Amino acid sequence: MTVIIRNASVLNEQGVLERKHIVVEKGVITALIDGNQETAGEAEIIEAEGKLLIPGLIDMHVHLREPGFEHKETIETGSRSAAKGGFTTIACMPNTRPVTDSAEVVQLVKEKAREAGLVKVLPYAAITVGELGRELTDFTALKEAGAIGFTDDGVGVQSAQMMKDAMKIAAGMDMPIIAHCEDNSLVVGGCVAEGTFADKHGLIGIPNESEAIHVGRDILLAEATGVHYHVCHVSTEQSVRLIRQAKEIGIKVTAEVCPHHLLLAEEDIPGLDANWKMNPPLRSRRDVEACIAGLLDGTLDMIVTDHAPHSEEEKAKGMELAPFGIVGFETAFPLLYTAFVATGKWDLSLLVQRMTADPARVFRLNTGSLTVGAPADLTLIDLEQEKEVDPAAFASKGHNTPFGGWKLKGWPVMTWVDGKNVWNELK
Ligand SMILES: NC(=O)N[C@@H](CC(=O)O)C(=O)O
Ligand SMILES: [Zn+2]
Ligand SMILES: [Zn+2]
Repeated sequence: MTVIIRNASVLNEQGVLERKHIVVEKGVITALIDGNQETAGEAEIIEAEGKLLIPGLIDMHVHLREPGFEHKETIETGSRSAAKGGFTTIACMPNTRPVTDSAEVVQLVKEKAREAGLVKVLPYAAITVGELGRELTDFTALKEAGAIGFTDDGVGVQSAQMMKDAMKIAAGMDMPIIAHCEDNSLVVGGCVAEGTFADKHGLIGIPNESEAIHVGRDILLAEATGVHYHVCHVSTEQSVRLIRQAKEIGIKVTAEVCPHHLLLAEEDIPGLDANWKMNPPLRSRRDVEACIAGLLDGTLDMIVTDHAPHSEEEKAKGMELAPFGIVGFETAFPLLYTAFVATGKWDLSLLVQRMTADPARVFRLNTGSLTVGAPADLTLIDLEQEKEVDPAAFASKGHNTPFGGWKLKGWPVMTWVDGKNVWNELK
């Protein structure tokens, strides 16, 4: 069945909005017709009424919690939350139970994602068995099973030798290493960043160096091994500086940043509420500004949510005992649109590129563009509708967000994956 999305606003190559009718056949974009021309033939018509149509959002860092932590999220609920947030491709982290350190778990994740039938789910596999940092996993078997990269996200790989060995093998297989950068010897029980909030509440602060020291170490190891090295959730000025310098001299490093690290500083934390606790923690205003500058100049290649659902009981344990992490799918685009695009600070095309074409380029994905022949992974966004964030209404099982009650514009209203409608608010 042919689907025609009529009268959509589409960004052209110059980043200017144009009125188009988008024709989708057998899951693929087959034509982009000028809005003043008529469309012909039998088709299901979706009237976009001038709403923004972009390539489906891509999120290369998410936690779906299955297997093992289904009370926090499942692959199905996480996929639905992603679709609702306008995401069509997501890459899930291996810190499940069991850890995704065997071909069986990679296959299980793929199978569950297929059953859910919503978004494209790309599994990462662990670097070390059980993410324990003691021995490397079987990279060949994991790649064959469908893993798209290796990471111990949730913890840093503490041994430089272990990381170097992992990079050597990954480089030989043309696979990326994705790193959660955190030196445990510099963390010692901190739950928020060093700064005014930690001082005020007598909490141990996490220093910036705990992240940046791994970034610096790994950049040197990436230079030595030639691997594609990707830095997770960059949050410090020092990390941005190191990545910028490494890129300048041609080291194969890429990086991601989360909406919360672009929007919030530690001094914004209103009180001892664990919905403001995540890893890496909210840092200083100076770090926020450095992350924004890094995203604008391309030092940071892409935006990811680090969607990290936890149950209400777990988050109720308070700032020191609750687990790190916040949900992200259903607020990411409207948050960034409202804060940076609606205010005139960023071009809309930059925000869209960092959430679509850039992750697709870095991870060589066949999606992320609105061109004839591309898969019809599409998101329709209502830029005018203004609405408060209501965590109780999330499709995710996790309601752990610091953004509850924020008034935002730019809400995704329809999502298609390979031409199949997987979310529709307009019905
Ligand atoms: N980001 C977080 O605060 N938490 C993540 C782990 C991680 O991304 O390191 C989680 O799994 O909950
Ligand atoms: Zn992490
Ligand atoms: Zn993570």
